[in-house]
Order: sequence, then structure tokens, then C-alpha cells
Amino acid sequence: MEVRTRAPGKIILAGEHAVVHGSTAVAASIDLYTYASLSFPTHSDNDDKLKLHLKDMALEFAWPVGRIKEALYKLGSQIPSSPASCSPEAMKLIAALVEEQNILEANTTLAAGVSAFLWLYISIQGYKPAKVVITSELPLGSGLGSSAAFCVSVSAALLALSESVNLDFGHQGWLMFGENELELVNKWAFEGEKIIHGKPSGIDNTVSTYGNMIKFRSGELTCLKSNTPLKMLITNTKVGRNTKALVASVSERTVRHSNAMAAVFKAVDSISNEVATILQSPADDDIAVTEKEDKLQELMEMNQGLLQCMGVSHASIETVIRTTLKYKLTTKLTGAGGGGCVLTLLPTLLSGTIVDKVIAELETCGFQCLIAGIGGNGLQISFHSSS
Ligand SMILES: Nc1ncnc2c1ncn2[C@@H]1O[C@H](COP(=O)(O)OP(=O)(O)O)[C@@H](O)[C@H]1O
Ligand SMILES: C[C@@](O)(CCOP(=O)(O)O)CC(=O)O
Ligand SMILES: [Mg+2]
Repeated sequence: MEVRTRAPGKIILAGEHAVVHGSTAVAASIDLYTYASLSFPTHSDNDDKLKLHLKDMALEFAWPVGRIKEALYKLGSQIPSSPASCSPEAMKLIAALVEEQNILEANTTLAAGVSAFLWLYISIQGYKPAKVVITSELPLGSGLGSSAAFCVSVSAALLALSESVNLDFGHQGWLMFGENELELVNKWAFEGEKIIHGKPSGIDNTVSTYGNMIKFRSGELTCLKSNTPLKMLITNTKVGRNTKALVASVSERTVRHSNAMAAVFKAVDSISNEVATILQSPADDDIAVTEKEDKLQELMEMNQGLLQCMGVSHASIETVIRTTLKYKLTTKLTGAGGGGCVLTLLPTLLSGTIVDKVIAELETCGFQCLIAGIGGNGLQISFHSSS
């Protein structure tokens, strides 16, 4: 039996970073996915290893389960139905196991993802040999939530073949988890995100798990019934950055300037709430749609200004903002910033020729553009008989 899962990436329409400090944010899933597959060896395979194959990167890691047990026996066993945080002591032991795999210098940021995988694996499946294969359509470390999609797809695959979850293995095609299972996956994925991000808000794993468009504040999610067919151009500046470091830098600024930053976070909270209200308000004709888009553009511009206040913009992001402004279009960063991806709202009545011109100009700067479907499915799962 092989289980396959897929979990989407996301865009944040308003409120990144501030959401870590208790403000409201609005996010939507996008139709780019991370896929995980899990299978256990049969007796005749005579395989005693836990294998992780990151297919896109052509990287394969393998640990004899005896070695994992020997390294981690002090941790005792976890309860799959009760998600738990990886303690600093457990983190050290896991990091040592990851180091043994000699992840290349250039791939050191990957080590956090591999550590998150090991924590989720031993917590949910214990010390069993298995093969896990990961592929992803998402660029890593670019603000589209690859870390959360990774944690959600892995947690779901591990839980699907655990005793905590009862599923119809005979089902053909993609299947949705029930409410209780989704909640469990989301909680475990959040524990994985903690290993990768340090201090995540939980918005990325939540939108990857549940899909759609959501408003999120302090762990609470509200599903938004959007009445606006949003079209966003996503531009990847291809400037690498690391969410953990950017989240930490905003926290440091908050310690240095607590009153000023509290005001910034409060302003972002109002912006996100306004964005959510606009998205849900009815729009019966072109004039109403244009008015809504104008308001959203203004709020995006204000949010971007506040992200700059937090110190997470970047010269490449400013270049995209200037370039799109020439076409009267508004752009804000999405995710942690510092490079990565930005969003440009494409109004419904904007001509295709203008869109093509903007994309061509951005691509001559060396950026990569894409238009993704917004607000679709969250986590899905399927079963296959092993060949
Ligand atoms: N497919 C994947 N395989 C292994 N690790 C992954 C994968 N996707 C994401 N990660 C982990 O998440 C990190 C990127 O997360 P992050 O900095 O939060 O950016 P984002 O979530 O915006 O892509 C990677 O460096 C890696 O540790
Ligand atoms: C900056 C933040 O708001 C979003 C980070 O998104 P990403 O990992 O850059 O895709 C952090 C968080 O909410 O956990
Ligand atoms: Mg992330």
C-alpha cells in the first residue's frame, strides 16, 4: 500500500509578519502543490532503512532505523493523536542525525526541512523502515509557503497510515480528509513549521490544510466566501531568503521599538479586516468590481508600506513595484519578503496586451512571472497498491 498526498502553497493577500504578532491576515491557497508518497517495505524487501527522497533536488537520505532508535531512544515515544513540540534537546539529537547525511553546503537551509521530517516521522510512525518521496511544484524559500505544504503533505501521509486515522483505502482518486483528521494534520504540520520557521503564526499550514481563502488571527481561522474573482500576477524575484531569519528580524525590531511596532501591527490588522470585508461584499456589475479592485489596490499599497516599516522589503521587490506602477498596477510582497515572491493585482478589465507587456518587462529584469489559480482545494489524499 502506498499513500500519496498533495498540499497546496499559498499567497498572503494582507497581514504577513504582523500575523505572527497577533494581527489578522488574509491568505488563499494556490494551485501549486507539494506531493508526498509513503510506503512500507515488505518482508521480502529486507530493508531496515527510513528513506527520504527529495526528487526535484535529486537528493536521497537514508537512516538505518536502528541508528535512529539508538540516537533518539531518550526521547521516548510520542502519541500520534496528540501533536507535540520538538524540545530543544530533541532538536539537537535530530540535527545530529541530519548532519550525518552530509547535506551539501549550498543546501544547509534544507536541513531544517529534513529535521522537521524526522520529527514528524518518529512522532507519528515511530521506528519503522519506510520510503517517503517528495516532489513539489513550489519554489522553495520564495514566500509561497513551500515549508507549510511540505509539513502538511508529510504529516497527512504519515497519519493516513497510522492507527489514529480510519480511511477508505479502496477509494479511487483524490479524497478529502474529514474535519477531525484535518485538525490533526494541521496541528502536526504546525509543529513541523516551528522547526523550519522558529516562530510561525500557523497561517501557512492552516491555508495549506483547508484550502480556500481564509482570514486568520491568533490560531483562529474564518473561511471567506469571496465574491470577487481575484487575479494576481505572482512574480518571483528569485532573490533567496529565509523565513526564519526574517521573522526573527521583525521580532528584534519589535523589541527595540515596541510602541511604534504595536501601531504598525494594529494598522495591518485594520487593513486585513478591510480586505476580508471587501472580498466578501457583493459586486453585481463592472463598476462595483472596479471599485472593489481600486480599494484592494490601495490597501495592498498601504500594507506594502508597513512591511517596509518592518524592514522586510528588498531592492528587487521595489523594482517590481516601480515597474508595475508604470502600468498603474499595485504590487506588494507575499510571505516573508526580503526577496522571494510579490503579488500584482490584475484588474478584471485590464487588457491582455497590458498583462503581456508587464510580464515581458519584468522578465527582462530576470524575474519569473506566473498566474496561479487562487482559493482552490486544500490537502488531498489517494491510495495505491504498491507495484
Ligand atoms: N519539498 C521540500 N523538501 C524538503 N524541504 C522543503 C521542501 N519544501 C520546503 N522545505 C523546507 O522549507 C524551507 C523553505 O521554507 P521557508 O523559508 O519558510 O520559505 P517558503 O515556505 O516561503 O517556501 C526549505 O529550506 C526547506 O527546509
Ligand atoms: C512571515 C509569515 O507571516 C509568512 C511566511 O511565509 P513564507 O514561509 O515566506 O511562505 C510568517 C508566519 O506567519 O508564520
Ligand atoms: Mg515557509
